[in-house]
Amino acid sequence: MSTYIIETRDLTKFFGKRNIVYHLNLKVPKGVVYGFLGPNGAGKTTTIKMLTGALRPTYGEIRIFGMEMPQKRVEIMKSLGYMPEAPIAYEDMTIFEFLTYMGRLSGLEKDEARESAKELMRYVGVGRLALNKIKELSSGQKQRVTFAAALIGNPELLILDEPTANLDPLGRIEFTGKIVSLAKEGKTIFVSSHIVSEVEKMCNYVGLINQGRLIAQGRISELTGVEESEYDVLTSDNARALEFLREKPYVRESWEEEGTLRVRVDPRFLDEFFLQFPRYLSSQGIRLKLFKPHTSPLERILMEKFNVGEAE
Ligand SMILES: Nc1ncnc2c1ncn2[C@@H]1O[C@H](COP(=O)(O)OP(=O)(O)OP(=O)(O)O)[C@@H](O)[C@H]1O
Repeated sequence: MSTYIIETRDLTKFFGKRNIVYHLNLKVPKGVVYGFLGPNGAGKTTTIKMLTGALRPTYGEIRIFGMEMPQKRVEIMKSLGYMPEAPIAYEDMTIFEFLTYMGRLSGLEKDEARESAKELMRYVGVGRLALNKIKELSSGQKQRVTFAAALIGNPELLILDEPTANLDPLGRIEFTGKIVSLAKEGKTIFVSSHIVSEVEKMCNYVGLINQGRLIAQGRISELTGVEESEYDVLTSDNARALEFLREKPYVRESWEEEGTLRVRVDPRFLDEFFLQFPRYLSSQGIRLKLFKPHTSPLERILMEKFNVGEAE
């Protein structure tokens, strides 16, 4: 059980008689950005609390860096940064005091802790609020501070519970970029979310959870391997593009919807379509402005799998 950074076996949690997490077998390889994706109430936070030792499983095993959680919690936490969903408790501290204090708790010397607090405040974009009390911050600002706290000590593994929930759109884009660059440094990142587009942008691995059960898990590119057959297309001359599409026997349907062409292709002839359509456009001097599957591949998997889950 040690080829994975996080591995659980039959992880299960009951609250009273309610089964919240059921026989979860998570496998998180080193260096991936693992999106833990599921609807509200699926059991993501409960799972994360068990992974970080905040909650005891009813039964099942958890290994992080090959060590058992919660038995080896102190040792594991030295290399694990955790960003909880709930806001920070130390409401009367300033951001600077809070991050310095957290640095001290994680074993940094006083000067190191102060330096690291300053650096992290800049990194997460709250530098100018350094002397503001936590209780004076907006929920998005608090979330940035919690993210900074998770990064103290440069941990090898980050576990982030809905880290973008309170961020504005720009903050989300900025955050996604940070996750991607942290992954490039070789960190393993486990991040829960219920937003498919966000997971697609920052994760290369995914675990789908619904009603406490893991429905699918793996590298996103492998899970979504099947090619799509319905596309959104935008060109500089949609009318002529449509004329071409309507002549092709392998195009089952094509129509214009709010300025975008929708094309449904016979999946057996996708190669021809991919070859001939761009060739025709360029021969006619028509520019291709957009070409993408109509449904995002991960969304499609989610819909398929979750329907199966509900039918059981
Ligand atoms: N301490 C508790 N006692 C009883 N039930 C609980 C407790 N904590 C969570 N639950 C229930 O467990 C279920 C899963 O909750 P959890 O917070 O793990 O879901 P989640 O996937 O993180 O949802 P969200 O996306 O809304 O944060 C919910 O139905 C919730 O009501």
